[in-house]
Amino acid sequence: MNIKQLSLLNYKNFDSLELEFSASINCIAGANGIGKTTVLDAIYHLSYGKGYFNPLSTQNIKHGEELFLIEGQFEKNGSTEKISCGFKKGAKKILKRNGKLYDRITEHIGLLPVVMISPADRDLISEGSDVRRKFIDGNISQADSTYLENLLAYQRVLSQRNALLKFFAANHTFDAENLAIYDEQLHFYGSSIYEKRQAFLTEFTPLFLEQYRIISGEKENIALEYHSGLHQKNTLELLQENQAKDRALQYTSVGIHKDDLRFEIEGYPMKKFGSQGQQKSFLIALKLAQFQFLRTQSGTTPILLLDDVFDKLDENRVAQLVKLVKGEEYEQIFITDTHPERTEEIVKATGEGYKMFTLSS
Ligand SMILES: Nc1ncnc2c1ncn2[C@@H]1O[C@H](COP(=O)(O)OP(=O)(O)OP(=O)(O)O)[C@@H](O)[C@H]1O
Repeated sequence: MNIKQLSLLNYKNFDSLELEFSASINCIAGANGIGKTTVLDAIYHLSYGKGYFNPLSTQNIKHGEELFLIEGQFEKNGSTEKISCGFKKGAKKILKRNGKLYDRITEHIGLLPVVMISPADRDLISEGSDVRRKFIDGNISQADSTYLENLLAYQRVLSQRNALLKFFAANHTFDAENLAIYDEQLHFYGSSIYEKRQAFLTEFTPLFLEQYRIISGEKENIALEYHSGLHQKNTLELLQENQAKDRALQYTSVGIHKDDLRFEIEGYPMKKFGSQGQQKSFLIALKLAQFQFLRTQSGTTPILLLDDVFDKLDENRVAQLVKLVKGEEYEQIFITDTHPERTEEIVKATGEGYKMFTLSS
């Protein structure tokens, strides 16, 4: 799959822009703040119906304007897909496929898969467990719409249970039977979510370890571990066991909403003990594994968006990365860099067709 054309109107810093891409490698160069990342973000937006960096649509409209419009022409399995995504302040976002409006943006997810690798991914290591759960959930939801529905249902019941715990505390009362209704529902949705997360990680982890091994040249030992209270007990048992604690805290302290992924290097937490280059290699391996996973799930080769990816990697790792992504598992790639000569040199060496874009103000 590839994107042939992109046009932007009032998207972030661009008032208008039209680009025609190579089906193989595209390098987008230019000074800081010129809009390189914005071009990748617009492609991501056409795939997911929202921006990668700022999911708030109003903030993606060029300052001082009322609306933005992104249009793209994709080629997938020999046919053309024209996607447009527009947003006007105060109105509903509009996403169209070949001129036909989607009722719900979620119906479009998975049709044109893309994977973004960006410096913003560092949040996966540095931020709280919610970011890592979102990563897992995003991957599973691409191919499983029931998963997303169960997740939303779980979150709904969870906030109802938390409201009830607050009500009990405020009114100095308690009703075990009432609470049990919510426990049963959390158990129902939670079990299914847990099983799917476990199945996903069983498939994903070896893909990830393999990508890391290639990028680092087997330099270091790393691990990715799925942590969940449900490894020991089911949701119902956990909720019952922690009932007194939850009543005191006035929120639900156990369940799949507390799951996490643990990242380790040589047995120690990546966040504290990984160097910047090791952390970057780790994140790239996570995303390339995501690429492999989506490729299998969707039966389509996703577009790979590499934003500022060479920074902080040593020459060997850059060489390994380029070797990886020029393999036959990859199709269309976008690379942004502030140094056009560096990128061109790296890309030229692959022997693949490529196109250079230099953005200027
Ligand atoms: N809604 C908006 N309206 C106008 N400009 C915006 C808006 N949102 C972001 N910008 C600006 O868009 C510009 C382009 O940002 P972008 O991240 O694409 O730059 P870049 O070329 O990738 O830079 P770098 O090399 O520093 O990563 C920035 O100057 C940013 O401040």
